[in-house]
Amino acid sequence: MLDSSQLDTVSGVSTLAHAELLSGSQVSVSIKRRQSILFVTSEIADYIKAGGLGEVAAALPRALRHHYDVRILIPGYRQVLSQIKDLEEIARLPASFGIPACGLGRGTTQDGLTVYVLLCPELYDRDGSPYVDSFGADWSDNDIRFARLGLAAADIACGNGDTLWRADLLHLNDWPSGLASAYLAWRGQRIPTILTIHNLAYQGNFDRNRLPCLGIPEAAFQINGVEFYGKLSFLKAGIYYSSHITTVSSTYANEITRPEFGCGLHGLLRTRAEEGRLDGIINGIDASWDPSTDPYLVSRFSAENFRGKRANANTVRKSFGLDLSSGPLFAVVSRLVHQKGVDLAISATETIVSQGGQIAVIGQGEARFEAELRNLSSRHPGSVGVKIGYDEGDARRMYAGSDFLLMPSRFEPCGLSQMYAQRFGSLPIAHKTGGLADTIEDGVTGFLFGEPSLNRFKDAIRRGLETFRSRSRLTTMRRAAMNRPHGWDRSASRYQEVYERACQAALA
Ligand SMILES: Nc1ncnc2c1ncn2[C@@H]1O[C@H](COP(=O)(O)OP(=O)(O)O[C@H]2O[C@H](CO)[C@@H](O)[C@H](O)[C@H]2O)[C@@H](O)[C@H]1O
Repeated sequence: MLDSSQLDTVSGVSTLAHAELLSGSQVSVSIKRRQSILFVTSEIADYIKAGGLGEVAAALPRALRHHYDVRILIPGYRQVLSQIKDLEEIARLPASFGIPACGLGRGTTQDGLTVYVLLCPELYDRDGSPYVDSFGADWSDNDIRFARLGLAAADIACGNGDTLWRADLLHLNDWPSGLASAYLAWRGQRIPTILTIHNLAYQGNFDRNRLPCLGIPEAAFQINGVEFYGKLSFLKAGIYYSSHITTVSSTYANEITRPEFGCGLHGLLRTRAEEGRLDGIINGIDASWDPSTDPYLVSRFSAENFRGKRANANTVRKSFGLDLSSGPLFAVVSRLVHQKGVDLAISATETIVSQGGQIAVIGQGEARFEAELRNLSSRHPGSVGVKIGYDEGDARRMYAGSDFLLMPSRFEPCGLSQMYAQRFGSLPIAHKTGGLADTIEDGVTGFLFGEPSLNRFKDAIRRGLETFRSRSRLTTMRRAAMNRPHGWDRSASRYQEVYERACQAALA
């Protein structure tokens, strides 16, 4: 006797078929399959990365793959098409309203994760980042580009993409995939959906006249739907229609239910929290962040013996045009945007340089910050070195060589840089907010300050400088920071719990 597919949500396993043979002695055979998760992302560090989401999208599915059949869905940007070697087109997804038809490709990452790729050259095959052109302006067709992603996610989840596969659960990330849960809801499909918010400040808001073109019912343009202060919001749609919301730290999960951090969405988020449908799960960092093995470093080291830090510091000094020095080296590795408090870091320069410190900065972003930083470096030759751009090797050597990382973010959903810095023995000096509050222990693994003002920030820098002058204290803090666990295991278990709850709720 064969049963149809039944969901055993407790073990992350679906019972595909249950066979019972009743002939004298009773034999029971279960053929089980792992639950299938479609992880939808607009960037993944394997191929293209604009920020922290790309790193999480590369790490989290890998942390979950032992428990689930996790597959990635990503737009077919130029950088994706050129790097997946075994990509084959397996289906055509039809046009819908103003959203063009596209091919669905399937390929694998180097370590064997299945990746679905949207083959739609008119939307994705261009120079620039996933979101902006080479001048930093949003792509004017971002609504269509990411509605295409959301619609494809809904189709694939229902088995209308890869005929051999469908998803038990959709895991969406940030506004670019937010519409997927709405498309499912409008079709009456009850597939559980998780939306992870990596940054509430990016919302994907568009003019309401785009509704027909995106296949959004007029009736959904209201407070209980996709409407957000007269605009259509992809992120609001994701929050409203998804079964469960997560964000990337407990403190941020709490902060975004308040007006100061809620970017206008705090009311809905507070409701979700009260319903038990909002969780904070801290990000991890992957195993490549290990100073004893990192191939980018000029000298490797560990918590037991970190003499190798000095060689990395000297390399950083040289490559950033800084004088040779035995004073403290401060690093900034950041997108240059208001969120990150770049202006505070610039204003604190005098305090650092006047005490014999040096600062190395790598970043790119808003033109005004890039210009101010260049200016700063020419005013402090030998003490402030700036590179405008993005370079993984430089970043890793900076974490390894610096004594302190400056991270005065105004808000920070999780933050990865402060975890990398700690792992590499550089003490973060950071605003006590979001994931920074959750991953840095003040006076033990770094320095936290309570409000994002220049005076409080300078106080924390002074505490850092005092610690630098006491070798034994510096050593104790460095060791504590380097030994702090920041791996993905615990976070992956939390995601499992959320998946299970969402699947159970969908069955209820
Ligand atoms: N110029 C440069 N050269 C080399 N490397 C650079 C660089 N500028 C930045 N990086 C790297 O980019 C990453 C930035 O990650 P963050 O998490 O700190 O920020 P982001 O704001 O992009 O992510 C958002 O999503 C992530 C993921 O959830 C959240 O942690 C975060 O709080 C949220 O704002 C770090 O790995 C950093 O080393």
